[in-house]
Amino acid sequence: MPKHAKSKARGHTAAASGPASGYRRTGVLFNKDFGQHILKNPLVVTGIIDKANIRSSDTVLEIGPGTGNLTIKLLEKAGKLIAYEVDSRLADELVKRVSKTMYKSKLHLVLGDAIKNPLPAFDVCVANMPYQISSPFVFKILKHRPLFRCAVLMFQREFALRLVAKPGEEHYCRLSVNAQLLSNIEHVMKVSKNNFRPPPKVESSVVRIVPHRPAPDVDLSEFDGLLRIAFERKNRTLAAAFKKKGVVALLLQNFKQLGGEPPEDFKQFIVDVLTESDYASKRPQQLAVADFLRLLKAFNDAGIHFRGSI
Ligand SMILES: C[S@@+](CC[C@H](N)C(=O)[O-])C[C@H]1O[C@@H](n2cnc3c(N)ncnc32)[C@H](O)[C@@H]1O
Repeated sequence: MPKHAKSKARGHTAAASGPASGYRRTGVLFNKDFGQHILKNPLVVTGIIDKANIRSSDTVLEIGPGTGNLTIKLLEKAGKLIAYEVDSRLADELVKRVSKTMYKSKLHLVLGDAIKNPLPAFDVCVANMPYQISSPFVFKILKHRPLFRCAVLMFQREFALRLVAKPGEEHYCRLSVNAQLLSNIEHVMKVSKNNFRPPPKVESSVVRIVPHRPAPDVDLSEFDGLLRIAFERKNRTLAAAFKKKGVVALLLQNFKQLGGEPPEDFKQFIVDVLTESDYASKRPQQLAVADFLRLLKAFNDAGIHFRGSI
């Protein structure tokens, strides 16, 4: 059994081991602060694994193996499994469980936080996610290089619906656009609360994420800066959103910092870019990823850049 990778040499921070709270199973108290909701339905486990199409040569990344219900099945399929677990008590349980199987040499368990620590190269990622790290984790893997083949992840239902939402749909938002800029995302299945122990307060869903290849050639922080302004209020037209005092001031400051000589009526200059590109009277929910890319290019061509926050 590979040792827990605790070493500072690999840049890993110390993992938390308590305080324990909540729900007891096999001597371990589940800690709600770490989003510990164990997947107890084997049919859901099989559904997730099938969707990941794991090959015997694959390196699989799992976040939060917990007591190992998914892990054991992943080990059967993968060439190698790298699992990050933040709670040393669950890591110990997992080591005990896996050491009784023929797959123990395939497991590389990292005791540490999946957000704070660097990730290895991997082909496929599978996880019943701790929901509190959903957003940072999705963007961490989508920006990770080399690109992976696919990720099959369980999220809170609301978050999953926002990831997959298309223009005009209720859940379409900044998260949808940022995630779909970088990947294709498909809703795989709904999973109700009673499939977990202890049951979470919210419903869950599994999604499958396939990164776009090649990755789009765009400054992600500028793209997100534009979306922050556009989506600040969903029902407002883009002209109204970009005419706000704080927005005009920020864009003017960026313009000057980049050495531009600003036109006298800078607010009108911004509105002109929106009007000329035909987006002034549109609302953010109507625009697809390609529209936002086009709008960003129109702004950038006019010397307007999105840096800093309003
Ligand atoms: C929803 S449980 C999933 C447990 C197990 N995979 C299952 O499906 O039964 C989430 C797991 O993630 C772990 N966890 C929470 N935050 C984490 C983090 N930042 N990095 C790594 N693991 C984390 C928890 O300790 C827990 O084991």
